[in-house]
Amino acid sequence: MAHIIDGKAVAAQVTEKVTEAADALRASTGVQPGLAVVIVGEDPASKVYVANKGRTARACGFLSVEHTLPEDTDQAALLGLIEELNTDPAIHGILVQLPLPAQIDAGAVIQAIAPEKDVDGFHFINVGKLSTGETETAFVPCTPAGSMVLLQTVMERDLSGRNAVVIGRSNIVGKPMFNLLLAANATVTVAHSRTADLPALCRTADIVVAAVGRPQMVKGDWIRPGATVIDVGMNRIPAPERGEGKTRLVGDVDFEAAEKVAAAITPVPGGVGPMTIAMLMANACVAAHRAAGRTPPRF
Ligand SMILES: Nc1nc(=O)c2c([nH]1)NC[C@@H]1CN(c3ccc(C(=O)N[C@@H](CCC(=O)O)C(=O)O)cc3)C=[N+]21
Ligand SMILES: [Mg+2]
Repeated sequence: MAHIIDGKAVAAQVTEKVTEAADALRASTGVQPGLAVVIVGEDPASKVYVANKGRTARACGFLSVEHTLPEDTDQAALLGLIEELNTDPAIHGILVQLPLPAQIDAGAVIQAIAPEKDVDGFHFINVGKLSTGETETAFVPCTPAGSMVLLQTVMERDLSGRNAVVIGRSNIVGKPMFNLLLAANATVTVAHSRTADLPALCRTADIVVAAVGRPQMVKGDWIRPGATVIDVGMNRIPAPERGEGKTRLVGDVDFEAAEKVAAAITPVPGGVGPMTIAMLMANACVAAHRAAGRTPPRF
């Protein structure tokens, strides 16, 4: 039976450090970290995440500002709001909740965010810094950053020379995860929908990171005995056993089968999800330190 990595507990440790750092920054400089979250439309899942982020930001002692814009908001209006937030000295971090409605060019919106306030790490400047090894000044996307922290709780500095397979090549998870694992001296393969014999490839992995968005796709017999499994998936599936019309959250990994084989595995919920929010707080706290001319702590 695998060790189950407690993402909630690790996230609480991170937000506690962030809270202390935010207090100290405020005491020494008067600067209170400020995080703005922008949401367009009324997608219920998005609203839950955004509420979660606001609650955590306030618990860390941040100023937390939420902007909810109507579903039919146009590009110019959204860019106008971003420009306001870019120049607002009380705001150090800006997150525009994805996905955005079809009439909006999400890429253009992301590039309009000032790189020094881009706490999602999606701006070209931050992507380029991560991929060229400028990790001191890059903002690293929150889900991959949190996944690395969880990996390090079980593997410490031991990623060097390990085989890692990242399933999924998104800009948000797969590609930054590749860069972080590579920077930690792992040998990294990025698999995707066209990969030949994914089960066999996975069996070569000491570390599997599943980020495809397909419920329970990664089977137990894909996992090499003793491997570490990071499940980034977050899929809602019907759960008739819980009652008519009920759903439950599952990852991209068949958890029950994989945990019998793996050495360590993250659960869903309670794994990567809480870490994503914790790393967002860490990034916003770093942004506030830089704005105040202080060296940011490491989280
Ligand atoms: N610009 C942008 N940045 C994001 O970081 C971003 C985004 N857009 N759009 C949506 C996704 C999704 N996301 C989650 C964060 C935390 C949980 C989380 O806390 N999950 C809990 C459970 C939540 C539940 O029960 O529904 C857990 O896994 O334990 C989930 C999902 C951030 N995202
Ligand atoms: Mg989770």
